[in-house]
Amino acid sequence: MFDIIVKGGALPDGSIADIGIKGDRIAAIEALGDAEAGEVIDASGDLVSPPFVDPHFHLDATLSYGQPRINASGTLLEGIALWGELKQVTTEEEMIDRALTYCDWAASMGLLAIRSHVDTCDDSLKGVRAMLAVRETVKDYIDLQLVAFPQDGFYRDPTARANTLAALDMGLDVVGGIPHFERSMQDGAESVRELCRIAAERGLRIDLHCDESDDPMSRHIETLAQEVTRHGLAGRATGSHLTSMHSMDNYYVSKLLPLIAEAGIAAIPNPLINIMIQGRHDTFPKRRGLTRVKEMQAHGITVGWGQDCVRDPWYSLGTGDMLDVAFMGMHVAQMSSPEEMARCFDMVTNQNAAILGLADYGLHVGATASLVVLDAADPIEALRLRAARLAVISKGRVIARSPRMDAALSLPGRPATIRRRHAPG
Ligand SMILES: Nc1ccnc(=O)[nH]1
Repeated sequence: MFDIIVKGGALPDGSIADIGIKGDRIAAIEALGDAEAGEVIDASGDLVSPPFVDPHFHLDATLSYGQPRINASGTLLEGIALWGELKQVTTEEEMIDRALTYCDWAASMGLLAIRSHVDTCDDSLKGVRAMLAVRETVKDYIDLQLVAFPQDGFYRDPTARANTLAALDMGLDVVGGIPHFERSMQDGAESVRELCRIAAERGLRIDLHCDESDDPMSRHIETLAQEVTRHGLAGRATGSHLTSMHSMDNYYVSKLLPLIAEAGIAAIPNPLINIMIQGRHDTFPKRRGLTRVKEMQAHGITVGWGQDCVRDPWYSLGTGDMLDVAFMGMHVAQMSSPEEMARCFDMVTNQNAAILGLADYGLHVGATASLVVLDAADPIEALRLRAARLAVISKGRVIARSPRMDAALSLPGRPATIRRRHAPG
């Protein structure tokens, strides 16, 4: 007797299986025939995927768009200044409310694990308390991993260092930083060195905003690779954004990529925000600013797509749908072959889960019973349609359902309903 059976779905690898769930675990993946279950979800013809994972988000700032004003230049730096104003006046309760609303959106999209940066540059640390409260509130359906992130610079802001350490003491999970925003290249490099020391001493993961810049000389990723290697942080370190790599000299990159691979550093481009923010000082041709995704993957570097922002000082749009993120990423990175398109789906599921170090993730017996049923035949179709999440199961509970995306059509001589899915067969 199972609690839930998800029947007849196509897994991302194309195999067809029934998934039997007992409690919060996947208990069987096989043909289950007429086995009994408290609830049966018919997924025949539909894609059944492990849940979406977002490895880079700013939950403390989300859904604050327009407060206290909009980002007129569209640049990173104006966004940081604007957030600097907002964080003075917003309350802990408002931050919690906005973040919980976003988590509702995420849950409805099958986005069940999120790594969020939390700004530690505020002496009251109200944002840190707010996000710790949110982590606790959503823990039965979303795994939140929180990064202590000194947005105004670990050294540049006079109290950032003390506040970041205090935030880690309060229970944030990951060490963050922003070397390209320090006052000098030297300070940036020194911040990378100290932050890696802190991560190693505390046994924590590290995820730096690294080289989110169009300056080809912004090379903090090089220092990160050196320090991660020195401290043995392989598999626990991430460089987020890495946009300067778009503009770097090709010879230098030919040396850099093997160093990143050797260090075991993962990369997180954030395509929606990178394409919106980078290249703002260019005329034409205008740089795209997305880091070198396929090139890193060819070197064996783990790369995940991140969402970064939804309706905040840096980005006015966004839905919480990781399929939107992968869709933008595959266009900007020109990942158009069938293998590359399928890989983009893998990036927002398995690759991102690996970056977070999620235990018991995936569709296998013994894994956490979290999965998504999509109105699509396969991962590529899910991306093409940004398919509806017909059902979302988190830790053994059905937490969201959505209707199919069929439309009623009123045109003489044409079908009464249309589906944009592949014709069967
Ligand atoms: N893309 C970004 C969002 C928020 N803060 C940053 O430094 N970068």
